[in-house]
Amino acid sequence: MEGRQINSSRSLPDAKSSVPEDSSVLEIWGGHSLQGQVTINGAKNSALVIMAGALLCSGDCRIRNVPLLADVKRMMQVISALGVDLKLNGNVLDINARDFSTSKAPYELVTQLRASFFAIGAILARLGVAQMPLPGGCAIGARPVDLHVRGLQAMGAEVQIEHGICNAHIPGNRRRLQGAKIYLDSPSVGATETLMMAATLAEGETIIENAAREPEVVDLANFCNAMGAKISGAGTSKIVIDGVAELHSLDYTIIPDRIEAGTFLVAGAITRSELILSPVVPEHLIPVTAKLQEMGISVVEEMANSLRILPVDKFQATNIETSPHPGFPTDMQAPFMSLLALAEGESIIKENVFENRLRHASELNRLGADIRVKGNTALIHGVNTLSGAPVLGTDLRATAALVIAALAAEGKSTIQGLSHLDRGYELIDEKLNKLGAKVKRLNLTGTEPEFTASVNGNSKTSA
Ligand SMILES: CC(=O)N[C@H]1[C@@H](OP(=O)(O)OP(=O)(O)OC[C@H]2O[C@@H](n3ccc(=O)[nH]c3=O)[C@H](O)[C@@H]2O)O[C@H](CO)[C@@H](O)[C@@H]1O
Ligand SMILES: C=C(OP(=O)(O)O)C(=O)O
Repeated sequence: MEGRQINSSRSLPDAKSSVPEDSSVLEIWGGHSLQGQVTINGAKNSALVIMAGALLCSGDCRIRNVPLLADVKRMMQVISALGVDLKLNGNVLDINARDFSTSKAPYELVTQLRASFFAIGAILARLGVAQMPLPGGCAIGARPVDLHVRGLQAMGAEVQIEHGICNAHIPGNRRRLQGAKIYLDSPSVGATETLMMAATLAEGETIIENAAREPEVVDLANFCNAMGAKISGAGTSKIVIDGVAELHSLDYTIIPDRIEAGTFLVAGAITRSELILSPVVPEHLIPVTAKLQEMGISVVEEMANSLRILPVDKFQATNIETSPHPGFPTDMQAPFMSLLALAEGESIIKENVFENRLRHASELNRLGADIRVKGNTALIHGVNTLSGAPVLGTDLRATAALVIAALAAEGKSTIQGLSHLDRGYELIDEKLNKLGAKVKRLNLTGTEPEFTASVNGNSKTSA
């Protein structure tokens, strides 16, 4: 592998963190139905944590199907700042952490995304010491890291949070963390992943009870096992990890992004369109496809790895409660709110995972929706039409929800908050245009970019 470098044949989006800094907006002319095939990228939440997992290995890690996202770029910068070699070529990322020796992650980068913090488990396991600033990510609640900290302490680490930095080290002469029995108060995805990574190189057996069961947790476990780790039970609420002394090189392909796929299913449903999505793992999408079926929207399995959504004129209201996997995913809550805004009847959404994840409701109301929010509950009175307006996305999925609503709204909408959107969707505007949507990305600071689509080698220019 070559020296430390970050390069790619396709460029990664800019890693901007806050709305006022956004220099671009999306203009969307709604009311066009979509048609065609959508290619689903690798899962953001797998890619980010698997990149952290590569720090556990002293050999070459080749990671395939890496989505080209702002968060991936930031995570690469975090890993590079730790003194680790990495090279991106298309969607293939090579990481070699053989000579990795820096335990301090940079504040400016870690504070821009959530998953960077999860690397604390891998850094501590490899180096015996880690200094990790508290993370950023979507502003959807307080998002503490107490479960991560308590789990690492149970494994023998001394951990203190001071001045916004989480300092952890293995005390005394010991070089490895110790296996432990850990019960998570709630099945946190990130805490499960942090502790699973830490435990792969610990001495003895670690048991994580009430573990998260998300597909991305299973993907990380499969990745670690492919490097020689001994993890069993991932995907259930009890994960058992037999620590090993060292891990070896591997070549691994990330699972498709179920949230990107779900977002395109909702975009298809709201525009009464027929779309084929691939590659997907249909089983990962059951909570989403079951809700669509309940609303009267058919989604059929084409082949083992693709789904077809069929157009319907009308769809019915329904109720949604978010919960950890295999419940309805919180990351799909905002996109579904857009769909329910146009459903027949009254719907209720209850957000149970994050305490402040309904901020998109007021922006959807600007587009003509009729949504009232009380605490963590949104009451949605379905309306017949939405109408285009300027709106502001406040987090990743909230911005995706506004894009979806704008696709169905009459007239033009202008969407701000693209720094959020670009954290989680590779080329979303180009993908939508290829399906027949009218989406234009405007650079507010300079000239307007060409209205082009260049997904899967196709390229077109339209007005
Ligand atoms: C990068 C990544 O993978 N992000 C995903 C991950 O976030 P993340 O891993 O941050 O989400 P968690 O599952 O940890 O959070 C779930 C709940 O647990 C709470 N909590 C979490 C950790 C902790 O130490 N203490 C604590 O109280 C959180 O505040 C939240 O209310 O899972 C979320 C839930 O599916 C998804 O929305 C995010 O897209
Ligand atoms: C909440 C999300 O991401 P993060 O945890 O990275 O903020 C998300 O992907 O919807």
